[in-house]
Amino acid sequence: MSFLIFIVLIATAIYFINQYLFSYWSRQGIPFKKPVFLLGELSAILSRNVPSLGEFFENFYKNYKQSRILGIYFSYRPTLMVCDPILIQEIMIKDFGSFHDRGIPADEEIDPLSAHLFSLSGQRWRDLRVKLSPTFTSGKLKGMYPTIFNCAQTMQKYLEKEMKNGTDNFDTHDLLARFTTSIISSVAFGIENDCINDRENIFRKMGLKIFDNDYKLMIKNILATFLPKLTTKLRMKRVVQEVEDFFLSVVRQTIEHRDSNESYQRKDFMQLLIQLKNQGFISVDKDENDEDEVNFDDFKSLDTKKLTFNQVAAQTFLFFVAGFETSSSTSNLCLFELSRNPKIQQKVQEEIDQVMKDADSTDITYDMLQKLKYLEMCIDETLRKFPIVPLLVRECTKNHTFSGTEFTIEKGTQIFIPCQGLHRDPDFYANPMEFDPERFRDSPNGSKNTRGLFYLPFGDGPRNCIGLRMGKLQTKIGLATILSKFSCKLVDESLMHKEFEADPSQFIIKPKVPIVIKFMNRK
Ligand code: HEM
Repeated sequence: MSFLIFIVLIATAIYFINQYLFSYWSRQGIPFKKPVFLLGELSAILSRNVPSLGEFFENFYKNYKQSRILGIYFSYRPTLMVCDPILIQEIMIKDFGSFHDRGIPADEEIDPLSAHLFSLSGQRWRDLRVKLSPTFTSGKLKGMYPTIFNCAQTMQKYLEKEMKNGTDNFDTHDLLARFTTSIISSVAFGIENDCINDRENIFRKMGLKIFDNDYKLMIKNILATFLPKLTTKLRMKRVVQEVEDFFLSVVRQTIEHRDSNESYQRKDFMQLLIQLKNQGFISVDKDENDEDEVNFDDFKSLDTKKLTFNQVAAQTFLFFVAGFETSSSTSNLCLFELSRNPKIQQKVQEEIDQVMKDADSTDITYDMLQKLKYLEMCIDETLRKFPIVPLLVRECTKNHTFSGTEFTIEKGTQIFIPCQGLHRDPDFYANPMEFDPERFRDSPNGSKNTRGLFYLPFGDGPRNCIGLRMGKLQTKIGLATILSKFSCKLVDESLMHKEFEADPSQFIIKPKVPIVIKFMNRK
């Protein structure tokens, strides 16, 4: 009998604790979605009962956008979904000082490669961001262009060879991922890599391991995103040991090689990171006209603390991870839409032909790429329909009351911004599932609406994507190289009129089943 009373008491206590923890949003006076016992929204995600992460949050956006903000729970962790473009602007730009972090765990002791720009917080993030900003100016990218162009030439020759041998169907995601892996590994590690011809290349293998849809890795990523404090408490390692060993060893060998050859000069990320390790800042080359792009006043107040070896390795690892899959997915989905829309594809090709004719050049130079405005509009429209990173994350770093509202949120609150929902909202984009590059002809956000932020493929504000220019550059050169020589058609014609299914195990937008495209030689 006493055991039964004990059980009843425990059950009652659990019930009331659960009720209390799940009353957080009602106590804050913020509209909320009723949570599922114990797990909240995690129950759907962990049971893989969701189409894809992007669509999961897009559905939230559609159902709750009228309330402007929505309180949800991941287990007992309250998270605020912000759907209103004006409030999003407040978070990302206007009151950035209260939202500068992502709240993602970075513990160098457990994961030596985790202390990178994406996950660092506060002053450590700011100092590093200012130090790394000169890495991505157009002057620096121009310096890296010969390496990038070489990779494009290798891809072109590879395709010509394959076509001659009778292969004309390509899994373009894999092809373009091998292309961007070649670029990133060359410019980030200074190692000339040919992942295009060599499918077994170690960098490609590591890339596949990082984006593997292994269940264990997926759970770790889910926990780190939705319950970051738990991940830290459990001292959970997120980078697979084999990947960590590989990156630490490659970075060590590269640094040793360059340190022992002082005359060695290469215009790549690694060289810039080595400057940060040896002198604490990046030197501005006199011949580079970068001053208009980086605010060098920031450097006056900046400590010149040198980067440690692990910090160099972590940034290199991040450039690799953030750099290849995002750009190859963008290029792949752009090629997919161009294959579905032959007239738009033809217009892109005519533009490329014209620019090459005007320059009287068969090679696509850096300056010629800047003239491919219509191709750029197609890339912008691809990223509207398919924001490769469909959800942005911030953490509130100071108690904050949103302007013109009664809504106050506490320091430590996790914030989600559902880009995919915003990008497909008919209030901003008529017929949102239609691929229409013309939206971007005279509008940087593809819409007539100018209130607040709702076009966010690279995020926005001081914590936006630092590699934006690099991402666009490799996407553009890859597509221009292919489309100058070949026309593209979908092998599975049923995809002409239906949307592909996104892979539910990935945080980024990626088709569940590879898209196969038939290449045809242009006259
Ligand atoms: C088409 C390609 C790319 C897309 C769509 C993309 C998208 C994004 C997005 C959405 C974010 C988060 C921004 C925010 O929270 O406001 C981000 C952050 C970041 N991206 Fe990219 N990215 C691309 C290419 C690249 C490349 C090529 C690199 C580096 C080589 C890179 C490095 C980074 C880094 C380091 C951050 C973290 C910045 C910080 O926290 O200060 N990205 N990217």
